[in-house]
Amino acid sequence: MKGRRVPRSRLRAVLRLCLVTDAALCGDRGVPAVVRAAVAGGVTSVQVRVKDGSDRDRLAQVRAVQHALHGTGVPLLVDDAVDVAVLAGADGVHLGQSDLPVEEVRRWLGPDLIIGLSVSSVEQASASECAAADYLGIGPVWATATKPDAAVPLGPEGLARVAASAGRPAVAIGGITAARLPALRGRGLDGVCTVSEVCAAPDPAVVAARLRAGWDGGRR
Ligand SMILES: Cc1ncc(COP(=O)(O)OP(=O)(O)O)c(N)n1
Ligand SMILES: Cc1nc(C(=O)O)sc1CCOP(=O)(O)O
Ligand SMILES: [Mg+2]
Repeated sequence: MKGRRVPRSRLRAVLRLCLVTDAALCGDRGVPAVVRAAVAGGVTSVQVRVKDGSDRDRLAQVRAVQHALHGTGVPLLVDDAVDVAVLAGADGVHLGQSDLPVEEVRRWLGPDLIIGLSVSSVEQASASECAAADYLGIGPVWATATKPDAAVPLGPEGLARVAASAGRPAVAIGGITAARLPALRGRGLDGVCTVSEVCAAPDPAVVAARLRAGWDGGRR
C-alpha cells in the first residue's frame, strides 16, 4: 500500500459533495467526461459504482475515472469492489451492509485507505462495525429510481436521527437535488451525495456548482 492518500484532516472537506457515478445516466458522453465536468463544478470526491458489469469492466471504468481525476486532488473511491480498489490504487472503498465486513477490510487495507459504510437505520449506525469505517453514507433520504433495492426512505428527520447516532463523519444519499438541500441543513451531515442529479444533467458542471454553492452556503 502507498502512503496515506487523503489525510484524515481533509476527510470532512472531501465529503462535502460526493459524486457517485452511473454509466447509463452519463450516456454517450462517457463517465470520465461527466466526472471532469462535475469536478470543474465543485464535486469534492468521486465514487465509481458499476452494478451491471464484469470485474474487468469495473476495473477499466475505475482506471478511466482515475485518469480523468489526475492532477485534480479529488479522491477516487470504488463502490463494493475492494479488490478493484486495491488493484487500481484508488483512495478508498464504499461498502454496503451486505458487502465484505468493514473490520476485515480495514485489517486488509490498513489505515491509509478511506472506507465508507452505508447505513439506513439508527441500529445500523450504532453497530460496532461502524467504528472501522471513516464515514457513513446514510440513506435513502428520499425515494430514488437510481437504486431500486434501497431501503425505505428516511426523510430529513429520520436522517437526522441516524446521523445523531453515527458518531463519525456522515453524508446523505438518495433523491438529493439542489432544491432539497435546505431540508438537509442542520441535520448533522458533513456532505451530500448525488448520482442522477449530476450524471443525468445536460450540463453536469452547472448542476454540480449549484449543489456545491447550495450546500456550502447553507451548511451552518
Ligand atoms: C456514499 C454512499 N452511500 C451509500 C451507498 C450505497 O451503497 P450500498 O448500500 O453498498 O449499495 P450500492 O451502491 O452498492 O447499490 C453508496 N454507494 N455510497
Ligand atoms: C447509490 C445509492 N445508495 C443509496 C442508499 O440509500 O444507500 S440511494 C442511492 C442512489 C442515489 O441516487 P440518486 O442521487 O440518483 O437518487
Ligand atoms: Mg455496495
